[in-house]
Amino acid sequence: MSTTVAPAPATRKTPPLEDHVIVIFGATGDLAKRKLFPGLFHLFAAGLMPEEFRIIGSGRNAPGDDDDFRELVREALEEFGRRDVREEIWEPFAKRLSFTASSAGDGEELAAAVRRAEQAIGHATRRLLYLSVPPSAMKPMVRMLGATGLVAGARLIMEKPFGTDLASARELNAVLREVVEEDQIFRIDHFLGKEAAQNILAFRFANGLFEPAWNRNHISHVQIDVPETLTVEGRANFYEGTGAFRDMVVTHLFQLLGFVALEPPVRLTPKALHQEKAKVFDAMRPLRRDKVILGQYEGYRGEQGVDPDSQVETFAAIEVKLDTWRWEGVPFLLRTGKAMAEGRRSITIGFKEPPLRMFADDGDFAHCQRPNELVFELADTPRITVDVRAKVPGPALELGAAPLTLDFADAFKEGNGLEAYERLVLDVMRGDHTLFTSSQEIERLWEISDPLLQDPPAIRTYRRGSWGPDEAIALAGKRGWRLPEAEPC
Ligand SMILES: NC(=O)C1=CN([C@@H]2O[C@H](COP(=O)(O)OP(=O)(O)OC[C@H]3O[C@@H](n4cnc5c(N)ncnc54)[C@H](OP(=O)(O)O)[C@@H]3O)[C@@H](O)[C@H]2O)C=CC1
Ligand SMILES: O=C1O[C@H](COP(=O)(O)O)[C@@H](O)[C@H](O)[C@H]1O
Repeated sequence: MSTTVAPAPATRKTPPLEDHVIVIFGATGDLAKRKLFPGLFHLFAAGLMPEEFRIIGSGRNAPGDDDDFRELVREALEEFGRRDVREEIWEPFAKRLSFTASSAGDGEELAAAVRRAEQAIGHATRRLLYLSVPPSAMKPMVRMLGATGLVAGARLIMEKPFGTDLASARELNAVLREVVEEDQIFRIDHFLGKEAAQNILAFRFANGLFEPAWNRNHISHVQIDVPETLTVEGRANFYEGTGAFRDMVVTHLFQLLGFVALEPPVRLTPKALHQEKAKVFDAMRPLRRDKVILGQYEGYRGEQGVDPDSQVETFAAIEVKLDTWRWEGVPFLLRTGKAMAEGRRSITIGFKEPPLRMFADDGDFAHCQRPNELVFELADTPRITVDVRAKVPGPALELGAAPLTLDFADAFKEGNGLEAYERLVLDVMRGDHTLFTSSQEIERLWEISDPLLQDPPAIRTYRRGSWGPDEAIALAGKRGWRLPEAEPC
């Protein structure tokens, strides 16, 4: 039994954007290739870029001349993009692309290239500077942007993780304050740009149905689960300095937890949302070492660029508790890891059983006793499922599992629906901070994480292609993790 309903594509038009000169630092890196250039290309093809724009790639090492860089971008679009690279779209996009090398110690040539691009457009333009570089490079790069004047009137996107602990996050915030105003800074966490993440807010606050039940009286647990089949292939340099907890937990998983747990904001403005999210993080109890399982997949130490004695975790599962009236006693279970059995990103809201089990003796139903669950799938084509129990048609009063599914796949056909980076880069061009994170939130999350990171539990080995260490499976208790999915009844 299931029902699928696809909401109609959005038709609302947005106001025209200012013309832009965009600089991508880390333009030869993994993120730029996988997401940023394909995202910018999609925005262009969908008519969502400004009338006039230039994109300047930058990094310490040039891939060659501008044509070599364009070739690199084109290959990235062909490998990772979600639309065909048709000549009539590629040609005008490519002519707006160039590369100028820069480093923390030398940004003069880049500053000159930006000024030339602005002059070529010929009238007032907005600068967008995207720091897609490792955390260790952020502080010196920000200083360079200040020293060269590149930050003047610019909007600055800071990739995650923002620092690697509380002290470094505070230092980075302090350096930023020396060179830019707060409203110029966009601390990105791309999970908040995913359609399904925003749908948590829509579900909760645009319906009368869910919010009354959104509390400890009705919800028994929440799971935020992001297993990945990817290994750290090609990213060992970055990953050895971060690990799963800094890469995913302190960033994406905690931010999603913030959306699930926050109190209704007075309105949907950046300030109100950030305030409510910050209150959730304030209410987080210190993490218990016995409720944190860290793992490393077999063979990680043999990956190119990985220390043969590496103690870096590629897996983390933790239980978080919140000291609030709404959530007292409700465990939030978070899990993520590389080289796991499946690649999924899901948030499961597990509801309590009805007080009276009238149907409890139904033998056929006994193997699928999972209570109601509301599941947000944060896939590229998002899906929301409400698992209910219903009567199976027939002469007897037999129960079966009935998933009610909202499938957004159609909205993601060319032109409709934006992937996270597309949406967030567009928001930056509009100057909208709603889906970005604040310095207060980030510092608090490091404050919660620091004791654990300074004295982590032992790392357990897990098999590639598995669901992580056994201890992590046990962490979810008798109800278990929703993934791998229970057999339908
Ligand atoms: N890859 C992904 O899936 C995601 C990545 N991110 C974030 O994006 C950022 C970049 O990640 P990713 O692209 O994977 O990393 P990569 O290691 O693939 O690329 C990093 C880029 O930054 C440049 N770089 C490296 N070190 C320095 C330095 N010291 N100073 C200046 N530039 C430097 C490199 O170019 P050069 O050496 O020429 O300077 C390279 O182009 C990270 O903060 C990461 O957390 C966020 C979400 C997803
Ligand atoms: O930030 C990161 O996210 C990706 C996962 O993002 P997704 O949108 O593909 O789900 C993760 O693979 C990477 O390690 C991390 O840096």
